[in-house]
Amino acid sequence: MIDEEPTRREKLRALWRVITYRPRHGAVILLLGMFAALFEGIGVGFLVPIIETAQSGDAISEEASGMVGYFVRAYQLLGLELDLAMLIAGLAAVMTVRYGANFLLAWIQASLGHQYLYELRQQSYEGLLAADVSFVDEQDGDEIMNAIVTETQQAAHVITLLLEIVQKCFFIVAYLAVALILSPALTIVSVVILGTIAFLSRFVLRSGYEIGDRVALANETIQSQVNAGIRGLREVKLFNMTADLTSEYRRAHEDLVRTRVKLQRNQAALQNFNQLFNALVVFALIYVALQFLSLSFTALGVFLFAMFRLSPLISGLNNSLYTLDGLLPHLARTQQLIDELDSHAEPDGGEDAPSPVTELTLEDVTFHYDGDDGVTDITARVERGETIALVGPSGAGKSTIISLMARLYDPDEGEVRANGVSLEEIDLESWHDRVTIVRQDPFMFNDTLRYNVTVGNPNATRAEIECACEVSQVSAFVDELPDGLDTRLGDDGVRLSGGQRQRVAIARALLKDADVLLLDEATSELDSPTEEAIVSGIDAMDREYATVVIGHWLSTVRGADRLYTIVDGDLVEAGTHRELLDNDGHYADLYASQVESTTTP
Ligand SMILES: Nc1ncnc2c1ncn2[C@@H]1O[C@H](COP(=O)(O)OP(=O)(O)OP(=O)(O)O)[C@@H](O)[C@H]1O
Repeated sequence: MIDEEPTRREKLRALWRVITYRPRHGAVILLLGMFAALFEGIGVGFLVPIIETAQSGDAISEEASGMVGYFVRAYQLLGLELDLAMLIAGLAAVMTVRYGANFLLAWIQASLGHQYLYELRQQSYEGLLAADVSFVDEQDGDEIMNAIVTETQQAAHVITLLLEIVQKCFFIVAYLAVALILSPALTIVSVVILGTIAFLSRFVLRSGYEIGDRVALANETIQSQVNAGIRGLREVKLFNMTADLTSEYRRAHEDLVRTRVKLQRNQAALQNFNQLFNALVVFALIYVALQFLSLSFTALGVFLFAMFRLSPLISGLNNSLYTLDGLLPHLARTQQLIDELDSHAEPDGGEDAPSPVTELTLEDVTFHYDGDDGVTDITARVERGETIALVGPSGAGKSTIISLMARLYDPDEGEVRANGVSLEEIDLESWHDRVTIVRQDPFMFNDTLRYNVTVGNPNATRAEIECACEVSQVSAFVDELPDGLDTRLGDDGVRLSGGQRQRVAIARALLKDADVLLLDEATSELDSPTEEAIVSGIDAMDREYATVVIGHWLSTVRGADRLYTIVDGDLVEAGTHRELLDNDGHYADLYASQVESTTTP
């Protein structure tokens, strides 16, 4: 999804979005930056009348011209005496304003940078949760995780860096203005030489963008290896994958280290060699000024001071531009991710779901995943109080049908209807309130058992929780847990067995106030007595569900009101257990093979 290298246009668009983020804050920062630079320039300019007054011991003539002339006129305008004490007081006042502005600037800048990071993370995370499931399924999870957690952090640096660049430009202008007033000819010569050095040095180094891109990819690999280490720890150990994973992890890290060092080495080279060349240029300028120009020592001293301050600013600007280049892939990737997720947002709005749902139908429904797998032309129905079962070989499309009923996907053709209303006309959240699902491998949140059971109904009463735990047979093991319902289950319920996780998922589903109960191999890891206890517990509840069951073992679904046999995405037969056996088709074959396998010693 976010593999392709962003085009120049995308990069510029990404930058534009940063520039237009909180324009009012941006404007305040720019104004403060200009203010700080202006006062810095005035502060440096102050050195000229101060040194001259200190040297001569006399008051400055009112006829003075050039830099000193500006101060004479400014002091006259303010009605102030132009002596050494007042000049130093003036310098102190200017510096107070300059550093005060700088402090405010740093404060607002930090807050803007952090808010931008928060906003990027929020947008991408909300986009992920709002995106349609089929789109997210097709993506690389590690890539999404890396984009949200790591890439956003790098991307958010762009905003602070841009502000730094603008401020550096203001300061460069301020110093150049001082230098220009002191000696226009020397300034032009220095700008041409310093600018050329800065420009040329950019070409000597490998593109910061390219390096930044490699950092992003290395980060992604590291995240993916860590994820495999945590989530797949058992497989990693049992399949002796430790060495492979470690070496892949090491390789990605080495790449990261190498690339980061290269990036910082290039930055340091830019900074230091620029400064060295700039210093050499300034020495040459001293020679030229002394030999060929009639500059006073004071003017020359202040000019050189301005040049020495200017030089690190130019190399810093160069460095910042190089770093910006390296951060652009992160920004562009993050914005691509946000856009992609936004463009695949689930539909919003629609009418409220009927309540209660008395009938759910699939009418000639066809749905295909990105490849060609899926289901074709399925027509089925389930009414309130009924149980239907979907049977068929592995990979036939049974779970896909359940996902279509839950509206995790929308059909490519045909309709899924609740009480005759197409699900596409119903508000999605409102539909999800009416449906409850237990999947074969349910996800457990890294929280307490109570949290996991009540996620669909956080306000459930104690009696309701106890009832759901009783029916789902959670109560059979809850007392063995160290803190009962308040035991933390660990990452993805690592403290529970497969069967216990399924029971928690059933309790969670039953606690929700829903009308349609979808059980996708919900009891596949339970022993028969536990499974039977759960089924009869659900039957005895005073809630009437329209129930859809997928059961691997046909013995668990033979009592259903209707069975639908799915083969290769097609509905091949429908009827009761008896009718399908009499039909002597796929179901009869499946049933016969299972009976045989359980009776063969
Ligand atoms: N998210 C997905 N993206 C792409 N293809 C998928 C996805 N989910 C399932 N498929 C494919 O669609 C087909 C139907 O899968 P489905 O899970 O619906 O079958 P099933 O009958 O429930 O199988 P099982 O009994 O093994 O759970 C399979 O070929 C599967 O590989």
